[in-house]
Amino acid sequence: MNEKKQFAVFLKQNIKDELNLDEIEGLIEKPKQLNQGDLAFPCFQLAKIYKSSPNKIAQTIASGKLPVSFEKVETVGGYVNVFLNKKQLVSELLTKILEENDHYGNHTFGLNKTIVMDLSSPNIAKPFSMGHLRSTVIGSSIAAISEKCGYKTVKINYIGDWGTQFGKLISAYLKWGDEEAVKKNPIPELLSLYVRFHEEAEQDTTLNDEGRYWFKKLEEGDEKAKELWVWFREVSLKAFQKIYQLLDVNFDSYNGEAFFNDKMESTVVQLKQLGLLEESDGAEVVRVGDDLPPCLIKKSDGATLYATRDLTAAIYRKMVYHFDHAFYVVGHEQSLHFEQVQRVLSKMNYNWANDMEHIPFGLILQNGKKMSTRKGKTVLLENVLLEAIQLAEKNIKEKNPDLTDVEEVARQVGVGAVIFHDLKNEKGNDVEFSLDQMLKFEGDTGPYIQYSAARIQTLLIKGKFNGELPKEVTVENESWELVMTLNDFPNIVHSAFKRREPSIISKYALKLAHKFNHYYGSVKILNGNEASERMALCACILIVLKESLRLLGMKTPQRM
Ligand SMILES: NC(=[NH2+])NCCC[C@H](N)C(=O)O
Repeated sequence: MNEKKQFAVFLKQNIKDELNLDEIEGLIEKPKQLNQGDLAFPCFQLAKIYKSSPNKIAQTIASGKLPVSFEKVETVGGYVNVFLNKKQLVSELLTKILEENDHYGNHTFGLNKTIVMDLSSPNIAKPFSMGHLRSTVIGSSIAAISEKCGYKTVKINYIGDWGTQFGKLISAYLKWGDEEAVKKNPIPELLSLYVRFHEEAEQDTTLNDEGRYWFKKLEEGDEKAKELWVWFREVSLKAFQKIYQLLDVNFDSYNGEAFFNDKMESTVVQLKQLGLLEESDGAEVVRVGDDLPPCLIKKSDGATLYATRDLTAAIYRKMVYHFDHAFYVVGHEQSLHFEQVQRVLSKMNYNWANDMEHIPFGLILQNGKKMSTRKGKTVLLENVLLEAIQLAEKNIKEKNPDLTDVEEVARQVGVGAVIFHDLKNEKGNDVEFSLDQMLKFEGDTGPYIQYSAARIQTLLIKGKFNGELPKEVTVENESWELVMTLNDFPNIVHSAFKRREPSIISKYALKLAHKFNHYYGSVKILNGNEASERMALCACILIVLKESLRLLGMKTPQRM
């Protein structure tokens, strides 16, 4: 339903070349008063052109053939006013939503196109940070939104499992490590080894040489180094898996940095052949323009770098998945890195480098400062999630003591609170970490939306809703606004995709939930002749709320 366009087409019948359709649409207004109709067109501009009175012109224009979505047209004070055929519009939209169900709001413009998403990507032997949580939930949501627009997505968890830090970790483990302790409590134990290495290296600089020595061994495929690395990787992935299970996210591939070890040489050779590699202080670099520092490809000791792996990974992904877009959901502190990588690929004549897109997001701050793992003081994400679930369980037991599947509902609500707390903000903003804010269940929160949806489900059961809209609808004033909001949903999905912005969905879901609760408070839904029409409206609201939550990576409990 796009009444504004239809109105413009109607007006155009009697406006020849003076204004085009877009110009007409741009002039259409929404009257403030109900008795002036739903849309209005001012004729003052045309009056000047035609040298006639605005009212006469309005009358001429209004004599065109009225489309069925309007029930009447009037001219007043130089305006053409039209009244929507609300009954028809409401019946059409609600029937459509009930029929399409979770397909409502789908688009087709992405069909037969593939988006490769680089998301989550935590570093092994380190805690899963709040930054990686952001990448995981923002990335999963953008993937779901893209799929709703027709795209096929390939979600890649580009695990940080390679780099000089593993030389340091191996050497720290060989000096001070304890197998049992690592087995029992892998990530905190490995982290403390890493932190100790950095502390002691400040006094004893030979330690850094030792770290480099072990990384070199690792790159050369030394048995002992490799065995330890494999073990660190395994225990880390197992720990991350617990978090992914709680969040209920999954990936199509876990090919991380190490996967590209044996593929980087070919990238380096290509760069050499193209004459792009230059020496700089013993290192090899590619210059990418005067406005950016050169991109480091190889260190003076021959070790490869983060950029070397990302270049190789991009080439590999294009070859394997033939992507139309490659999204990198990574914090904005890596913008320079992605700009460099993209420019190097362009210089290699890969014109698909233009299809790569860094989707940056803001930092998680603690007391206004960036959270750091170096100092060893981070909040463990798994604990945050578990705490959220516990709190949700407590809340639910108080409010609804006879609920049977409390544990599952508590998981959905607790995790939903944490996810929504992140996705309700525009992704570019920095977020202050606050457990209290994350665990809030009232106000503009995820649980508030889940609760509104559960309320509708209870209502529909109580009213024995039969799944259908009555043939004749009356369209009460209170419901019209809700219908208009439901009508927005496809546009909301489209703009969330275009702007790669899940918060467009979360803000919309909050608005819809607020409007529903207001409606619930002001209309006795199940009383009187309009009950089944109102229930159909509520069922449509439920469909759209549920689908919005799904796009954010959240569940909709039946009851809570
Ligand atoms: N293709 C990429 N570079 N993806 C992002 C990787 C993020 C990296 N592991 C980090 O934690 O900083």
